[in-house]
Amino acid sequence: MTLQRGISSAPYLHALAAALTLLAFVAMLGLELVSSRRHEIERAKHEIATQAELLATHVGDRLGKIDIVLSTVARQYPLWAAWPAGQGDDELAAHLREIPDSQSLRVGNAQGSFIFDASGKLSSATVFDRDYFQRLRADPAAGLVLSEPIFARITKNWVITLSRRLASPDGGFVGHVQAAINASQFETLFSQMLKNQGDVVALYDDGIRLVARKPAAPEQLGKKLAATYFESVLASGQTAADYQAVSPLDGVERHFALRKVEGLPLSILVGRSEPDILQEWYVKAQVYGVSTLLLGLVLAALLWAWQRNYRLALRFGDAMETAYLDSERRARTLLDSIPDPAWLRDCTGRFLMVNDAYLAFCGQSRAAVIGRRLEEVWPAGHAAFYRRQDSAVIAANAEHQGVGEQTHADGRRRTYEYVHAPLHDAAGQVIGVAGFARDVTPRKEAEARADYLAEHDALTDLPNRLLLSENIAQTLAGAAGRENRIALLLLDLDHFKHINDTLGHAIGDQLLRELAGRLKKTVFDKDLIARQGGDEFAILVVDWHSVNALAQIAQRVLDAVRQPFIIDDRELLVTASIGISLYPDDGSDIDHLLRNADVALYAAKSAGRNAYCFFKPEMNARVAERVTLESRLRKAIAEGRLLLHYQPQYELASGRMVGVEALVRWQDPIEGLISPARFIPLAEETGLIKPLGEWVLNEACRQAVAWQGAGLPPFIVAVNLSAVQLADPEIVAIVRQALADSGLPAARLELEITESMLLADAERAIAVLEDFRAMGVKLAIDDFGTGYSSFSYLKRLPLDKLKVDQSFVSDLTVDANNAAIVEAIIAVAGKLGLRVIAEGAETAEQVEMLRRFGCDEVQGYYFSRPLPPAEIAGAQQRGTPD
Ligand SMILES: Nc1nc2c(ncn2[C@@H]2O[C@H](COP(=O)(O)O[C@H]3[C@@H](O)[C@H](n4cnc5c(=O)[nH]c(N)nc54)O[C@@H]3COP(=O)(O)O)[C@@H](O)[C@H]2O)c(=O)[nH]1
Repeated sequence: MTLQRGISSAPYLHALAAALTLLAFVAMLGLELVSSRRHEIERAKHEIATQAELLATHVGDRLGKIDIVLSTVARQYPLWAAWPAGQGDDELAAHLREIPDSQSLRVGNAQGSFIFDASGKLSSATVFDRDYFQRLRADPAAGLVLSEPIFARITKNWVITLSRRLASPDGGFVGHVQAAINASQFETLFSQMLKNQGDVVALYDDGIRLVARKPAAPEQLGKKLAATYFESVLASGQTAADYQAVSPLDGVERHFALRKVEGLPLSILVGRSEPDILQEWYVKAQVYGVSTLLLGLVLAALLWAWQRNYRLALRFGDAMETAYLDSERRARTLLDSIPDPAWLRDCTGRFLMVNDAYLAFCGQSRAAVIGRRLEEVWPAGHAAFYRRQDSAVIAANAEHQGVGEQTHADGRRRTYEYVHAPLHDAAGQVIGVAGFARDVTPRKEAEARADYLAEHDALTDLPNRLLLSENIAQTLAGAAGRENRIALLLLDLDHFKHINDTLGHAIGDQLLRELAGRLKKTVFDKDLIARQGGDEFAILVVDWHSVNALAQIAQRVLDAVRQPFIIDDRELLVTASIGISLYPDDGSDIDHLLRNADVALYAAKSAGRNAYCFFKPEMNARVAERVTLESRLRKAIAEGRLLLHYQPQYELASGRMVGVEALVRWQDPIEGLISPARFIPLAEETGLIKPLGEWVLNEACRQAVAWQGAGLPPFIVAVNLSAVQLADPEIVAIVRQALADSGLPAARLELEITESMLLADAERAIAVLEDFRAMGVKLAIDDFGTGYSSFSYLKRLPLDKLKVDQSFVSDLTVDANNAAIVEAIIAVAGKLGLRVIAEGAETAEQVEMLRRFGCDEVQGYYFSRPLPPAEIAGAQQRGTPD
C-alpha cells in the first residue's frame, strides 16, 4: 500500500521524462536541421560558385580561342589587300576550322558589308546598324566586342558575335572580323550545369545584357538587366561575387555566384533558389519532422500504453493488495474468531501469524510476537519445549497431536489439546508449522465432575448409591474372615414429602444439604455416608464391636436430626427413622444388607417414627403383610368398605355429650373390622390418605347433618386431619366444599391436628389454621403433650381446644408426673382461653381427677367406645354416668 502510494507520481515523472526526451530530440534535430540547412546552403553556394568559375573558365577558353583567331585575322588583315579574291575566304575557312564553336567567320568593310566569308558565300546583309559595329568603328581600342544576342539575318538563328576592329596601318577603321556563336551552344553548355529545375545559368556581357540563359529567356536576350547587385559588382571592378537576390527576370530569390570571364566582357551568373538548394534538406526536415512526429506518437503511445499498463498494474496491484488485505483480514477474522490459540511459525521458530487468543494465552502484544522467535516470546523452558515440538513435526513432515498443561498468561493452569501440522509452500517443501491449541480445561473439569457425580450426589455432595455399593463391596471383601463387622444404617426423614409439598423443593433441598452436613459430623470419618435418593441416606459403619454402640450411633443421628433447622428464616423440626442391618448376620452381600436395612426402616416408621430398628428376620413377614395391606386398602377405598364410628365427647361440668370424634374403620370381608392404627400410617405413606381423609370429612359432615335432621341436638363432629392432608394446598377448599355439600355449619366441625404437624412448618400451619378459623371451623390440637410446643408458640395459633394425649391420662392416677403434666396443661390452656379435652379416660378415678384439675371435656372408654352412627342418639341421651 505504502509502496504504491509512494510511486503514484511516477506516471507524471515518466511523461515529463518522455516529453523532455522528445523535446531534446526535437531540439537536436532542429539544431541539426539548422546546421544542415546552413551547410546545404553553403554547399550549394560553393557548388554554384564552382560551377560559375568552371563555366567562366570554359567560356573564356572557348571564346578566347575564337578571339585568338579574330586577333590573328585582324593582325594579318593589312596583308590581305594584296591577296586575290577568294583567298581571304579560304583563309577564313582555315581559321574557322580551328574554332568549331563558331558557326561563321566573316570580314566586313568599313560600311558594314561583308567582304570575306569562310563559307565562301558573301551575304548582302550589312551590320552597319549593329551596336557592336558602331562600337568597333568608333573605338580604335575597342578590342574584342561581343554583340548582344542577335537574330542572325543570314543563318536565321540567335547568335552572339565576337568582333575585332580591322584597322589600316595608320589605325583607320577599315572593317571588322566577326565570328558568330550559336547562342544555343551556351544553353546546351549551361543545361549540363543545371541541377535543379529552378537553377539558372546565364551569361551577361559587361553591359549587363543577357547573352545566354538556361532556362531560356529569348524575350530577354540582348536586353539589359535592371539595376541589380550585379551591376554594382561590375561597377566596383570585382571579378567574383556571391550574393542572394531576387531575380528581376522571374522574381525568384536565389543564391547567385557571379564570375567574370577572364579577359572577356562577359560574366557567368549561376543562380540556385533556396527551395532547390534545400530540396534534400526539406526531405530530411520532413523525415526529421515525420520521425519526430512518429517518435512523439510512438513515445506518446508507449507512454499511454505504459501509463495504461501502469494504471492497470496499479489497479491490479490495488486489487491484489485489497484481495490480499481482504484475504488476510478474512484469515485474521477467521483466526481471531477461534476462541483458542492458533499460530503459524516458520522453520526457525519465528512467528508468522497468531490470533487474539494466542496473544491472550502468552500475554504479549501482537507487535511483540509477530516476526519474533520463540525465545523472544516465551521463557527459555517453554520456548525449548515448543521448538522441540516444531522440530519433530518438521522432521517427520507429519501432523502431531497431544495434550499438555500450560499456565495461561492470566495465571490459571489450563489443559490444552494441541495439533501441530507442517506448513508447506507451493512446491510442497515444509516452511513452518501451523499450530492450534484448544483449551479443554472446562471439558476435563466437566469430565472429572461427571466422574465425580457418577459416584456422588449433586445435591449433598455425598457419595451416591453407586459409590456406596462399591464401598460396601470393597469393605465386605476386606471384612471377610475378619472379626470386625459392618453395619448399614438406612435413614429416612419422617414426613419429608410434607415439607416438599408445603414449602417447596428449594427448602426441601436445603434441608437435605444441611442434614448431610449434620450426618457427617455425627459419625466417624471412616464411616461412609451416602445419599440413596430422595430423603433416604445410608451410613456404612465399620469396625463396630457391639450392638449397643450401633444403637448409640443411631440415637445420636436421630438426635442430630431432631435439632431445629433454620432455613430461609424458618424453623423446621423434622425427625427421622433408621433401619439397621448387620454383616454378616443380616446379609452377606450388598443387596441383602440394603433390603434388610430397608425392612428395619419400615419397622421403625411403623413403630411411630423418630426411632431406629435393628433388622429381625420376622420383619420380612410384616413387610410382606404391609404390601398386601396396601393393595387391599386401595381396593377397600374403591369398593366403599370404609365406615365411620363416632366416639362421644362429654362435658364434665354438665355431663352432656357435646361432640363426637369420627374414627374410620375398615370393614374387611375376611378380617372383619380393621383398626385405623394399622392402615392409617400405610395410607399416609402411600398417599392414600388424601382420598381416604376427604371421604371421612364428607361423610362426617353428612352424618352430622343427618343426626340433626333426625332431631338430635346440635353437637360438634371432630375429624382427624393427617399431616399429609394438612400439607395439601387444597385442604382449605376441600373443607369448605365438604361444609357446603353437607350444609353443616362450620362451627359444628372441629378439625384435630397433631402437634408435630404444626411444628414441622409453623408459618404455613398458622396460615392454614387462620383460613379454617376465618371459615368458622373449630380447631383442636390432638395428642397434646407429646410434642414440643412452647406456650409462646401456642399463643400464635388460632386454636379452640387442646386434647391431652391418652398416654398421660392412662397413668394419671398412678403416675404423679403424668398427673402434674395434665394439670399443667389444663392450667395453661385455661390461661390461653382454650378448652381442654382428655382422651383415653377409662376409669372413674381418672375422670374424677380430670374433673378436679378443671378439665372441660372427657373422651374415653369409661363413657363410650367409638360407636356406629345409629348408636350416637342413645349415647347422647344417656350423657355421663354421673
Ligand atoms: N387421620 C385419621 N386418623 C384416624 C382416623 N380414624 C382414626 N384415626 C387414628 O387412628 C388411630 C387409632 O384410632 P382408633 O383405633 O380409632 O383409636 C381411637 C380410639 O378408639 C382410642 N380410644 C379412645 N378412648 C380410649 C380409651 O379409653 N382407651 C384406649 N385404649 N383407647 C381409646 O383412641 C383413638 C383416638 O385417638 P385420637 O385420634 O388421638 O383421638 C388414632 O390415632 C386415630 O387418631 C381418621 O379418620 N383419620
